[in-house]
Amino acid sequence: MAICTVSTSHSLHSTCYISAPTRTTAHLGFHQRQVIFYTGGRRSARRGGIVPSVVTCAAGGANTVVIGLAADSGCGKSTFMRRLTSVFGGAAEPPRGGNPDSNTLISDTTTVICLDDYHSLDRTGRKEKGVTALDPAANNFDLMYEQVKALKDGIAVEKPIYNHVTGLLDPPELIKPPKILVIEGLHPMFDPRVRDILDFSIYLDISNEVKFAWKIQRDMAERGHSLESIKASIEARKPDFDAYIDPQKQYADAVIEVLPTQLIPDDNEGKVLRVKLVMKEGVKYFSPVYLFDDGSTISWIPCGRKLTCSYPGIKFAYGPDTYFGKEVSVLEMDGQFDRLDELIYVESHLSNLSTKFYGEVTQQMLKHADFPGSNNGTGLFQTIVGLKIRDLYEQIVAEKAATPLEAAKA
Ligand SMILES: Nc1ncnc2c1ncn2[C@@H]1O[C@H](COP(=O)(O)OP(=O)(O)OP(=O)(O)O)[C@@H](O)[C@H]1O
Ligand SMILES: O=C(CO)[C@H](O)[C@H](O)COP(=O)(O)O
Repeated sequence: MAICTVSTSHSLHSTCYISAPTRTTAHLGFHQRQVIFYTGGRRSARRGGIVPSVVTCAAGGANTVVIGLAADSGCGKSTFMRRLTSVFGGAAEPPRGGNPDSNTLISDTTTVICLDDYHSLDRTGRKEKGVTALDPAANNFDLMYEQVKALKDGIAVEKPIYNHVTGLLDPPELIKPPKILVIEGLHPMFDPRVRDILDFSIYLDISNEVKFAWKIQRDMAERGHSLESIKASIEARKPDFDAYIDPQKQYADAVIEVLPTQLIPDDNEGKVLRVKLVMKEGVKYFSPVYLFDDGSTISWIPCGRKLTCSYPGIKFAYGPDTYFGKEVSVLEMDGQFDRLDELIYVESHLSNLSTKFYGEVTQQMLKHADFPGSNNGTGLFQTIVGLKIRDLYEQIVAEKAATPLEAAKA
């Protein structure tokens, strides 16, 4: 018989006030029960109070694999998410019939939630208190922990929504436990309680020069911001970025570092990128990718008969290193591809990719050739990390399936 515990908290929004007795219901599957409890908060209470919610929980302990993706705003999290969900197949969409400004994306296998939804202060509140969204004081980590833990344990939650259009905290949305939960945003590895329940974590480390170029391109073209206001916003966020966001990279199992190229002396255009994939050794269910020979130090210029390269060319590097005192393997690509179909040549020299067939990396990259970064190491390494996450998920599922069998044998 399943035992479900619904934790309650008394945060400002989406608070569970009362937990009612449990009851089993016929329409639920074997080993599932339904718990009726009541949520309400500042907003719903103002509108007349307590809102009943239904939470379904599954028996047998942890079901959901939880992945954390940390990065500053405008650093490619959404693009990465699109590549990741594509590896699992099916389209990722906002919850059907829900808030049109929801930040959540749901596909058959994955649910991606944006941690901006745990802002405890809305835009006006932050302005009044003089804090940025990066400041822990503007975020509700207790609720984040409770809800991510509940989802990992197979319990649905009523997650708040931060509305980026209005800058307000909207009424919550129901999130059911998926097979894979991705928590993406500013602080997935900030709170030790949340960090400890992640099955795998990734940090997108975009150097200041590149971040600036991307933000200008997007915020000027798509959001109508002026160059001055973009510069001012980056400067205003920098101290909090350095204090609260950047330090999380030491906890990541994989870091994708994006730097200016070294192939063009004193490059200031920022179009050609040097990208490093830093992969921690000894992480359960994750074995790093390598180039030619596991553990050797390699420098490789693939341009020539099999790979078309225009100026400034392409250079790969691979080798062991240390990162925040931990042993890592680092794969690096500087430059960009001229012809994406020729990527198969590079793919055939990489090992431990966790592909299901020869050429799967190239196929994924060609499928999303229009995504930003598809001609360089950002797209390549995001795709590789996506495949490694699929592999990690499959290993966890296989291990769980084998466990009762092993226990019965003993
Ligand atoms: N690999 C890349 N190469 C070039 N430009 C990129 C790359 N990734 C992202 N960008 C640029 O950065 C912008 C932001 O990307 P994206 O929306 O994926 O970031 P985000 O971290 O989800 O942003 P936010 O948190 O602000 O929603 C894109 O519009 C694009 O211009
Ligand atoms: O750093 C951010 C994460 O995306 C945003 O700036 C933060 O969520 C605040 O959002 P907005 O600018 O819409 O008020």
